[in-house]
Amino acid sequence: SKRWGTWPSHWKEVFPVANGDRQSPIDIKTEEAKYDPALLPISPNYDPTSAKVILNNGHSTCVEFDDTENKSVLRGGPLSGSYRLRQIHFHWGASDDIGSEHAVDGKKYAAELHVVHWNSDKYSTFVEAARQRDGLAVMAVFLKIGECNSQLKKITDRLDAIRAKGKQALFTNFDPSCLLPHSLDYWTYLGSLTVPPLLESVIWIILREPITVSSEQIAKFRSLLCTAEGEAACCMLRNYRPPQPLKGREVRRN
Ligand SMILES: CN[C@H]1CN(c2cccc(OC)c2)S(=O)(=O)c2sc(S(N)(=O)=O)cc21
Ligand SMILES: [Zn+2]
Repeated sequence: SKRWGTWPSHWKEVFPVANGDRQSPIDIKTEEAKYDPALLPISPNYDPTSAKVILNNGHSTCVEFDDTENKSVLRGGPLSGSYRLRQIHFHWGASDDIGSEHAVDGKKYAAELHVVHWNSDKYSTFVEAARQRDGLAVMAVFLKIGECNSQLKKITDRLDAIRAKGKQALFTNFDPSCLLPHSLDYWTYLGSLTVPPLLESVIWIILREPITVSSEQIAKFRSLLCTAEGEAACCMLRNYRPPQPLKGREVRRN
């Protein structure tokens, strides 16, 4: 919808980095992904009391975590050191056949979960880390349509309380590991934020196994508004950026 800030195609005018050499998302060509025996298993360790609020920021629904200390961190995988959990959010489309940001051999999933972390070993704040080439680590999980997901229900059941842009509600005692698939096998590549300011500071860790959610649960995301209370209501029908040029980057897999 027009209200999602500006259209992705116009971002190049405002954010020149949108034309950069390590933009995200990408279409993952599975045959070209290179197996790397040096890649460790990823090791998420989240404390459920880190969860603080669930909010509608006008272009997605986010759960924000207390990142003032190393209570919830991601280690291993392609990462050196520990990356502190900052927030999770989702991307979806106007129908179930599209919605994910990354694609796999041209296939798009109905939605995509992003678990955002920052390198608290090397940098003292999130904003400083977000400007560094190894500052952020985002773990992506694909959502495919099937049975209702009882864990995702903890989030979709709260969306009525945050329908309008700017609304937030208390949301604690939540460990985002409950939204991860059985297998933590992954692809990894160097990329960027997929929303403005599109900073090229993200080590992407894309889980190869999707989780299953129901069509009704994704429909609840679409009923969120990208407008504030009192403004003409506009539904948040889609919020995914299309795949960007790989520009010679390598995608590795464990
Ligand atoms: C959910 N909207 C974003 C919120 N954040 C944000 C917003 C503005 C500036 C900024 O950097 C200084 C960070 S964020 O870093 O938590 C991320 S990461 C991310 S994605 N899709 O690339 O994984 C989207 C967002
Ligand atoms: Zn995202």
